[in-house]
Amino acid sequence: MIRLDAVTMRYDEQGAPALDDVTLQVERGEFGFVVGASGSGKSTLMRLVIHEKVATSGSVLVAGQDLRALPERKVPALRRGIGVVFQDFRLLENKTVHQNVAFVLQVLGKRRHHIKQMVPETLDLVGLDGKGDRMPHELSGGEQQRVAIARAVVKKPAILLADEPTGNLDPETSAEIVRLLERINKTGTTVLVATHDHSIVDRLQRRVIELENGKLVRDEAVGGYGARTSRVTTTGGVD
Ligand SMILES: Nc1ncnc2c1ncn2[C@@H]1O[C@H](COP(=O)(O)OP(=O)(O)OP(=O)(O)O)[C@@H](O)[C@H]1O
Repeated sequence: MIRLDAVTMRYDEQGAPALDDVTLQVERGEFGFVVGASGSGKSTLMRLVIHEKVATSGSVLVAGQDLRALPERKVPALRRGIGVVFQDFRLLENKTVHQNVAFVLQVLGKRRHHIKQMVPETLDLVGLDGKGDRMPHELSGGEQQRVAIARAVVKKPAILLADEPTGNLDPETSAEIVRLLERINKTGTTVLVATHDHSIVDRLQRRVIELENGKLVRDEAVGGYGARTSRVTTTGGVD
């Protein structure tokens, strides 16, 4: 689903690379954490996958498409297939919960009856049933993140990328958000979560991809936040 081959990314020619010769692949339907200290390259990895940045060298394949060779006209279709969630929610403050989620489908030109069906269904999925008429400021942080997740998944993307989705939330709310991401993963969506949050990574015991100064230093099929002594590299088939 996502494959990086010897990917190096430099924001400027002189500086150290933000990603340094990274090779990894994430299969369709997988759930993985991307961990590492601040500045280790987690967000850069996500930016390459949504084609917001282009790798300096190496190749990035998403859903079988080599992003180096992706024509500009195909970028919107690539992004339609990827939902993104950030730490700071990024909701439209002057729109209701329902309108925030509906807006995504309106921009994609979906028909009214489709929007009318999908928005309540998605709000239900994220646990916001009955809160469609609230404004973002009338919601807790956890609820606002649920709206952001609803907005990311309402278009039924094959991939969901979450960059520090629990960074602004207390531990209990963080655990609920991660449970929601797991539920979305169970519907078949490939989920990658960049995080500093040790407790969620330790509790879930899922795949852990660890970056250090842009280098891939650990890729374990099952693991906690802290590095093990043996660093296992998982490899699998290509999608
Ligand atoms: N737009 C940019 N221009 C120049 N350098 C950048 C830019 N964005 C990131 N970098 C650098 O690239 C490296 C990796 O940054 P990145 O944001 O990917 O790390 P991160 O692991 O996501 O960090 P954090 O956990 O703090 O979000 C850092 O050294 C950072 O300073």
